[in-house]
Amino acid sequence: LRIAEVNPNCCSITVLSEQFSPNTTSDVAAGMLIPHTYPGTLIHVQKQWFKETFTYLFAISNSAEASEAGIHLVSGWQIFKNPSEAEVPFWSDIVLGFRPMSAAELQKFPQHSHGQAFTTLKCDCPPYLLWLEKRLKANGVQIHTRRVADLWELHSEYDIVVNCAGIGARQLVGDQQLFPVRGQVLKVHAPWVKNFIRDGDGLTYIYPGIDSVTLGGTREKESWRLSPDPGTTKDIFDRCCSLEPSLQRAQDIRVKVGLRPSRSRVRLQREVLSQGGAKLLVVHNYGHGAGGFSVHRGTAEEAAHLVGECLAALQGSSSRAKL
Ligand SMILES: Cc1cc2nc3c(=O)[nH]c(=O)nc-3n(C[C@H](O)[C@H](O)[C@H](O)COP(=O)(O)OP(=O)(O)OC[C@H]3O[C@@H](n4cnc5c(N)ncnc54)[C@H](O)[C@@H]3O)c2cc1C
Ligand SMILES: O=C([O-])CC(=O)C(=O)O
Repeated sequence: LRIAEVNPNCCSITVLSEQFSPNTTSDVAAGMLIPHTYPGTLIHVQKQWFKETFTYLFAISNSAEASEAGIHLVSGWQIFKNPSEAEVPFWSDIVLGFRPMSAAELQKFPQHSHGQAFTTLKCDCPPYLLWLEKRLKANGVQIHTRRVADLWELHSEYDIVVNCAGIGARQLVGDQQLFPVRGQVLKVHAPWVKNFIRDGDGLTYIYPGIDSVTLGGTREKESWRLSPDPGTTKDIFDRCCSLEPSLQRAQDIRVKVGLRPSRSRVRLQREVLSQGGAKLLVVHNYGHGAGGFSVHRGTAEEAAHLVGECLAALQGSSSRAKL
């Protein structure tokens, strides 16, 4: 979408994907804008990605599109048992109203001694993905269901390939640095829960959305299992109820599992593939791990810039590129 927006007449664009919403990892995500740190990327770059994403979604949340796009502000608390973990994060001046929790607020969490209160944004992921698809179509982008086994199979049809395959990139481009971190969450009906609660250890969280509350979670490195585990469902529910006892009355519990496409850094890179004298220009944009929603607009901006470089390289050989 960013490529089409930046350069409306540069090229014809087609999205090829094996699965669309509601059957992607992105549909499972809670969609909270709370960044996760990528150890292999400079903090100021991660901060820029988050800032661009927050600014973009904040504008949507203030528009008539907010409800259809599933974007809304949500306030709440990140709580810690150990004061040494409660340091001020790099994104504290991008979210709204970041401050230490007061003693009165902390009374709600007797097992925790410190905390941070702030307001951030949340994407309700399936509606947001459908809204993005609608925007793609409005920008003249073609959308086709297709599994790509090898990037080279696209060579005769397209000039530039942008690889946004998430965990699928492990097989598609043989990236051994990319690994799954399995996450199981529950979506429950509990409309009285208005504030988010996140244990700073990253394991337990309660994120109210427009239609349901997401309860999490798990982080299981290298597990590819997409089926829900009933024991884990009970464990997540118990952990969340210990933070928010009113959840005992939650109804309509649905269980979801997703594989976070994890890597020490997002792969945002140009690559020229060569085979028998033929060349294929590729831009990679995958490996967003546990924080893809938090940085998606910023990384898309960088990927669109890399596509611009590819288009410049193609200039002269073709008048209108196919992506
Ligand atoms: C439980 C859980 C909770 C999360 N919560 C949050 C959160 O609160 N905030 C946050 O910022 N992030 C969160 N995340 C992380 C976020 O979900 C991911 O970072 C993000 O969804 C990755 O998006 P993606 O587009 O790269 O991958 P995907 O959503 O997996 O999309 C990849 C697409 O590529 C297609 N594809 C793959 N291989 C091929 C192929 N060979 N041929 C054709 N198509 C292919 C797939 O079908 C799919 O449509 C969470 C993740 C999980 C699992
Ligand atoms: O950690 C969180 O707050 C939610 C999340 O991004 C995840 O489970 O990957």
